[in-house]
Amino acid sequence: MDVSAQPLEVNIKRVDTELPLPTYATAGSVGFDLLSRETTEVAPRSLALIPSNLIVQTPPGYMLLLTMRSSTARRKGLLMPNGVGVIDQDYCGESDELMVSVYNFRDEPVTVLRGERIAQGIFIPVGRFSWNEVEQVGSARGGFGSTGD
Ligand SMILES: O=c1ccn([C@H]2C[C@H](O)[C@@H](COP(=O)(O)OP(=O)(O)OP(=O)(O)O)O2)c(=O)[nH]1
Repeated sequence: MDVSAQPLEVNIKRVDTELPLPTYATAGSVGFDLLSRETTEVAPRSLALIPSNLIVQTPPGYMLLLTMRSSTARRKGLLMPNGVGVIDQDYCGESDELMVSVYNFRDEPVTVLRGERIAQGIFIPVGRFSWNEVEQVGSARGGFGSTGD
């Protein structure tokens, strides 16, 4: 199944052109894989930034979201400490390389090799909104388990 018959073209710059452009792993993949530009050691119970080699000009009307590959926690012991990476539309200048923020939750150092795929990027349509401030709102719905287990 093709997720999109006609892909949108996106401007992209590789910091190191010896590494490949990102690819969608299967015809149905919604995320393109991000690899590490440099071999990076992440100390135990520590944070690190993994350079992805990519500067991406996200098209108007979209955002780029970064998230880990589902296999990365099991294989490498790495989580994304910010949950997901939100890449702003204007983060696309000369030094605005996409960075994958990682947390090593193991008690041993972890090495991410140059060229190793650890995360993925997903383009998501977004809107921009202006505020219309009001004094009255409707009755409360409740939340945080208000509907029961
Ligand atoms: O996982 C991430 C998250 C962010 N960024 C880049 C792109 C994003 O546009 C920029 C700023 O991110 P964010 O707004 O989440 O961070 P902040 O802590 O609010 O920093 P700033 O003050 O630079 O906005 O950092 C990444 O490369 N990877």
